[in-house]
Amino acid sequence: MRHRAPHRPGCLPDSGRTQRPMIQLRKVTKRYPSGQEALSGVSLRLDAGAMAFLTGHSGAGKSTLLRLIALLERPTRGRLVVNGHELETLPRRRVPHFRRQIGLVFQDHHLLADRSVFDNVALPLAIQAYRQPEIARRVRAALDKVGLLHKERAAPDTLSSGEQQRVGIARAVVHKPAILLADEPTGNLDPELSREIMDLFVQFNQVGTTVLVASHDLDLISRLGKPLVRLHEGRLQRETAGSAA
Ligand SMILES: Nc1ncnc2c1ncn2[C@@H]1O[C@H](COP(=O)(O)OP(=O)(O)OP(=O)(O)O)[C@@H](O)[C@H]1O
Repeated sequence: MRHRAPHRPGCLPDSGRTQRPMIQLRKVTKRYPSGQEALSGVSLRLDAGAMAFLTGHSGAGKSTLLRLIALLERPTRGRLVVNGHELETLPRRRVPHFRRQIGLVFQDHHLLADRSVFDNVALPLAIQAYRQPEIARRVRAALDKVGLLHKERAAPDTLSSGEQQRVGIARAVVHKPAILLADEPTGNLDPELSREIMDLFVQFNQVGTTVLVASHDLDLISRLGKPLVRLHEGRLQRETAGSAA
């Protein structure tokens, strides 16, 4: 029988693979220049190899929390440690290197309309000056994982919304990030496509990626049996360990 670590407040149950924290927030507060306090004293830990959903009403602070983890925003107060990096003291020159550990998926996939599917997925690698054969190998591997290898030459606007979201996911994982963050990735999709997209996140988690997905869709995420992090008006409400899927 496997012994679980005690479930400490603000600490999500680990996946059983490792106890190394991948994402840690300690009493994090984010107040925007407008005066809006989007997060208030949020403490949270997600272990390496774990997967959780972030849920809560519109305006609860889900996107803000993801943006802080990706260092797209800075906290007003509190401490964030992501994959061993203390974000407060991370030098500006180290930020691009830090961001390579993270894959980001949005509701709106922001694909470049004048580039092929292949080129869209290749973009993060081209920016990092990968060599062409390595780019081709990785892009095809990522497209294969999302079931779109046969569409590599297509223009994004010839694809369905579900396919476009898959291209967005392939682009987010092409550099093999340790952490995958997704902000309402199924917001525009019908229930069946939404299930397929969530299953993809589960598959990336199964091969070791730490995954945190913000979603309103409780019906969809409760079926997956992963822990839920609930935000209410910027405060962590409670975490629920999901039942086994
Ligand atoms: N750049 C910003 N400047 C000022 N206020 C902001 C900014 N971004 C978010 N907010 C405010 O912070 C609060 C939390 O917003 P956030 O986008 O994090 O919530 P959310 O849970 O992701 O909402 P939704 O589900 O609607 O996307 C909201 O009141 C929002 O209006």
